[in-house]
Amino acid sequence: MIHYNVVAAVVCHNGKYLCMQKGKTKFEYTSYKWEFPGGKIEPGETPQQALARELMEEMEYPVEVGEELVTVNHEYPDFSITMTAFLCTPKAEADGFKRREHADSKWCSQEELKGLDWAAADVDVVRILL
Ligand SMILES: Nc1nc2c([nH]c(=O)n2[C@H]2C[C@H](O)[C@@H](COP(=O)(O)OP(=O)(O)OP(=O)(O)O)O2)c(=O)[nH]1
Repeated sequence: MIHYNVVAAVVCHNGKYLCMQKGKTKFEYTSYKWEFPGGKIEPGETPQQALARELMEEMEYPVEVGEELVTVNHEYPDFSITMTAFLCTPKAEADGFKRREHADSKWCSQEELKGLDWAAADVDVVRILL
């Protein structure tokens, strides 16, 4: 089965977490699910470099990549991922973000995180934030 190494940013600002909703995807089980912004690590990149690059590409959002929160492994029906989540904060010069690839976005309190329909791999990431 194809395997991807993925990084995800738990961006925290004013006590809330940035959550992004996917649009329609190739697979029904990831379509319209909520996730943390990020993506696949490319050859030669550190996880932190990949994360900063992905947030610039997807959202034009400069973030400081901080501590590693958790690494989860998940097998979807068609591929598997190892995903490491990092706590991130917007850089001082960041003036909001653009939504280039996602269907929706939301800043959520801890309580509100529970109400979203998360991608299956994210459930264990969300759990440690509660
Ligand atoms: N970014 C991100 N991806 C996640 C999360 N949860 C989860 O299952 N995934 C899955 C969805 C994707 O299949 C994969 C990440 O790939 P991606 O499509 O976002 O990566 P990418 O931007 O490098 O994509 P591409 O260039 O291959 O189109 O990991 C999450 O919280 N954030």
